[in-house]
Order: sequence, then structure tokens, then C-alpha cells
Amino acid sequence: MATIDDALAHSATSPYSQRILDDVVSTDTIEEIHENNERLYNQYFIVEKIGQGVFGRVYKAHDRKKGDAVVAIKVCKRHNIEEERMSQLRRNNPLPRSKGKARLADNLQAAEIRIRKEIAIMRKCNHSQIVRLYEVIDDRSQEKILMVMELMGGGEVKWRDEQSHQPVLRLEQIRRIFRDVTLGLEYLHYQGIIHRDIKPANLLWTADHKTVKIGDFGVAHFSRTLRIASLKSFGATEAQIQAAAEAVEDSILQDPSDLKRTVGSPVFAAPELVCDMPDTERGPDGDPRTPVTPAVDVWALGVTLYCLLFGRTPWNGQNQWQLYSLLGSEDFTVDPTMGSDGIQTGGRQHAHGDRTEGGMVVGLLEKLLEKSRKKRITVSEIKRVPWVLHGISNVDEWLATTSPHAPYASSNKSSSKANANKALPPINTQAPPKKQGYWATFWRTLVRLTCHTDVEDYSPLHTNPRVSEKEKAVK
Ligand SMILES: Nc1ncnc2c1ncn2[C@@H]1O[C@H](COP(=O)(O)OP(=O)(O)OP(=O)(O)O)[C@@H](O)[C@H]1O
Repeated sequence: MATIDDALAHSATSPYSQRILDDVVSTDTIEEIHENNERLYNQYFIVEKIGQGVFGRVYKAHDRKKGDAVVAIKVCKRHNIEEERMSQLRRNNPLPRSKGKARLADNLQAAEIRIRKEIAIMRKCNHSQIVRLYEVIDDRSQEKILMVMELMGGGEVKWRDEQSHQPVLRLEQIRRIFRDVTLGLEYLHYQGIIHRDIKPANLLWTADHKTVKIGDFGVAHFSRTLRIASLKSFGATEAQIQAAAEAVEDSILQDPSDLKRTVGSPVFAAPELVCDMPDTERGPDGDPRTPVTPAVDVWALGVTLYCLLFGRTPWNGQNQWQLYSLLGSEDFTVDPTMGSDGIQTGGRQHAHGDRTEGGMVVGLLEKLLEKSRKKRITVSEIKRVPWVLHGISNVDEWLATTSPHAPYASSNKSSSKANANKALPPINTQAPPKKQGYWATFWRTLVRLTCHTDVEDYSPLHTNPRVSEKEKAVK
């Protein structure tokens, strides 16, 4: 049996860690070593289990090649019997799809399709409010696929006290979380990605509890149509739009089979997904079976805000069907106070343009929890809502620097096909990072050359590059 030292010696010469994020369908090796109750996956030394989802376990680990930097590793299994059974059932009622699409997906089992899609979507993302994927270890001969990610040391956003069921966050904290998630969602929608599972449990704190990032892309959907529409709405040039349209090469991203399922948590599901709605509220192309648009994320963001404010969900039923029935027919109510600091809401009725804290929050909830998806506010509009902007000293500067299109707008290289689909680098408004040592620089350069992708330093001290110094003062 190989020892941990053997594995480290092997990993020093193996190319797997240099081939980061470049090719999801990989033949890389994964070596799993168990010794003295210690476990090592390649160069990653497992410290402890930090999360358990339906689809995988998440561990905290040390990266022995990078000075024991901490990472999170999600370990997923290629096969999931329950998922495969459901997939078999769905195959009896397939959605029509364009010729030549989803060939790769046809040859894979349901669980593996989902994992590959999650990876492909995370690979497209490079933003300070999105959990960053660093490396994928995918050994075809083994059952496990590993996703090495940025460690979110602060864990999930907790929204209520389990005993008293009261909110646990102050209104100012809620505003900052909401703002972070809005920026992350704006970026996702700009990239053509609909998350489909926005809820407090998928919002993760950095260790210093200053920033929240969106995680868990297990049911996210990529839409080329949305990507092009978003580029247009941000005033992209024809060349940029054309390049983006041609650049989606990953067939797993174009597989529409995930739209057949209603996914996500019922409490956070938008009415157009689960209620009997008029046809005009259905899918974007008149397809009643695919009402999956960015508006579903906005609704879930509204339910999330409500949970953080009041420590309860807006609609509650004895079962799922009762919940959906209430969702379709009843309006939401608000409690007399919000947040753990008990700020007055002033009730549901407010005069138009009421600038009290209660008036602004209730007004925002109304825009987010609008039952008609066509009338619902968009994430780019949310960024301009006074309650969200409160405390930002230079609003114009903040809007400009946080725009997901900003790097394109200011770059004349952006018309190239390669750039069009590449995850956009964050805008760095901070002082340049401290000079790296020789080996750190060597590895980073090697990774860049091998992967043709920007790899960020994942030191735990790495802070949010999009947040301006002025906004940091607010925080
Ligand atoms: N990068 C990370 N850093 C720290 N903790 C994480 C990270 N990613 C996930 N976790 C923790 O692990 C848990 C499970 O992860 P995740 O939600 O990605 O798995 P899943 O199987 O897709 O879950 P779900 O059952 O919600 O679909 C999360 O709720 C979170 O607490």
C-alpha cells in the first residue's frame, strides 16, 4: 500500500494539478491514501468534514503543494441509484431538443451529467461573490469526482434561531448580505446562468464574516439565449455578441434535460414553476414546460430576504401542495418588526415612495415577490433600489465598478472569441498584492500557461477585489 509520502512524491511530478479547470472530461489520476486515520487525495490532506449535501460531502483540506493553503473539497459520486431511476422515468417523456445537441449527456448517467454540468458552470465563473472552483480531479477509473474550491470558512448564512424562530441578523447585516448576493446573481445572469437554488443555505460566509458568496451550482442552468440577451442589454458590440454565441463549446452546457425537472427547495420556488399560471406567464419561447428564467432567482432572492428579516418563510402549508396553493392565491404579510434589532416595518401598507426603513424594505419585497414574472424586478434594477444603495457614498462609481460588463466595456481585446467566453477577471480596486515568492510565482505561471485561464491566489487573506475602499468603509 502506498504511503502518504509516496503520494506526495508522486504528486510532485504528476501533471494533474497544473491542468486545473481546463478540461472537465479528464483522465487525471486520483490517489486516495489512508494512513493513521489520515486521508490524502493527491496533494490534498483532509482535515475535517464541513458539509453534507444530497449530492456530495464537503471537506476542509490543506493543499500541501501550496504551503498548506486551506481549500474545500466536494466529493461526489458518479452514480446515484435514485437519480438514475428518476432519469429513466423522465426518458419516457423527453423534451424536444435541437439536432446534434447533448450527445455527451446521452452517454452519461444522470448523476454524472449533473456533476459535469455543475463543474462546467462553475468554470465559467470568476467573481468575488461566487464560490471559486480551483481544480477538478476526475479519474475515469474511480467512482469519485472531486471539486477543489475556495473554502468559505464562515459557513452557511444562518437566518433564524432554531429555538425561538426569531431572526438572528441585524438589518444592516441583512442589507450587506442582500447586496452581495445581488452582485453575484447579476454576474450569473450576465453569464447566461440561472442558479435555480438561491436560499440561505447556499449563501456562504468568508471566514471573517464580511462577504457572502453564492455556492452550490448543482441544479444551475446555462442558457445561450440569456447570455446573448444580457450582453445586448449591457450594450455589447455585435462582435462581442457574435463571439459569445460561438464560444459555448461545452456540449454538457447545452443539454436542456435539466429543464424537465422542478428543482430547488419548494419554499423558494417561484409561482410560475409550481402554480397554475396563465400561458403568458409561462416559458420565454411560449413553451409551457420551461418557465426557467432569471426571474426564478429573483423570486428566491425575495424569499431569502424575507427569511432573513423575519426568521420565517412567507408562505407555509401543511404539505407541498398546500404551500403551492397558498403561493398562487395569497399575498405575503409582514411582521411589525424586522431583523434581530427589531426595526419597525410599519406594516404592509406604505405610501408610494415612503423613505422610512420599513417603507423601503416592504416596497422592495413587493417588487421581488411579484407573482407575475414579467412584472418582477430584475437584478440590475435591484442594484438601483435606494434601500440597497444606502450607505454607499459614491453610487455612480459603485454601479460602474460592480457592473459585470465593465471589463468588456473597457477592454478593446474583448472582441476575440477566446475572451468572449472566458470568465471575466474581477476589477481590482485594491493595492497590488504583496510580491509572491519564487515557487508561488513559478506555479502560478505554469498553471496559467497550461490552462489558459486566470487562477486567483486562494490565500485565506484574499479579500473581495470588487469592493471599493469606500464601500469597505461602510462594511
Ligand atoms: N466552498 C465551501 N466552503 C465551505 N463549506 C462549503 C463549501 N461548499 C459547500 N459547503 C458546505 O457543504 C454543504 C453541502 O454542499 P453543497 O450544497 O454544495 O452540496 P449539495 O450536495 O449540492 O447540497 P444540496 O443538498 O443543498 O443540494 C453546504 O451546505 C455548505 O455548508
